[in-house]
Amino acid sequence: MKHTKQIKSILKSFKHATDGIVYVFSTQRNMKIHLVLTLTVLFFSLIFKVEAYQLLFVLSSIMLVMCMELINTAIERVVDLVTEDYHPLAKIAKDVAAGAVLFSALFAFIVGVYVFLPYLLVAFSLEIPISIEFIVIFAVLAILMMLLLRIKK
Ligand SMILES: Nc1ncnc2c1ncn2[C@@H]1O[C@H](COP(=O)(O)OP(=O)(O)OP(=O)(O)O)[C@@H](O)[C@H]1O
Repeated sequence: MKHTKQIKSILKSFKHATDGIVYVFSTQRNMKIHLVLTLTVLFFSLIFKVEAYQLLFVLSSIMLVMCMELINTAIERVVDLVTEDYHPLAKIAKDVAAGAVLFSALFAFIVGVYVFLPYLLVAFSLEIPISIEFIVIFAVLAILMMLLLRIKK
C-alpha cells in the first residue's frame, strides 16, 4: 500500500516534469530549433560515423542548451506572474536568464564546429588542418557578429 502510494507520487512528479517539457517545446520557437538541430546532428553523426565520445560531447552540449531554455522559460513565466508592468528588476531577471541560454548555445556551437568541421572539410576534400586557435578565432568572430547584429537592432 505504502509502495503503491510512493510509485503514484513518483509517476505524478514525472507527469508534471513532462508537462513542463511539452509546454516549452510547444510554445518556444527556440526549443523547436534546438530539436531540429539535434536531429540534424544525429543524422550527420551517423553519416560521418563520429567517435562515440565526440557524439557524447555534442549531445551533452545540446542537452545543456535545452535545459537552459527550460529554466529560461520558467524564469520568464515567474516574472510575468509577478508583474506585467515594466520593472528594471524584471528586465534584469529575463536578460540574465537569456544570457545563460546564449552562453550554453555558444558552447554548443564551439563543440559542434570542433567535432564536425574536420569531417566536413574531408567530405568536401579540403583537408585544412583545424587547430584549437582556429576554433577560438572562429568563436570570437561569431561573438562579434552577434554583438554587431544586436547593436543594429
Ligand atoms: N516586465 C518587464 N519589465 C522590464 N523588461 C521586460 C519585462 N518583460 C520583458 N522585458 C524585456 O523584454 C525582453 C523580452 O522579454 P519576453 O518576455 O518577451 O521574452 P521572450 O524572449 O520574447 O520570451 P517569450 O516570447 O517566450 O515570452 C526581456 O529580455 C527583457 O529585456
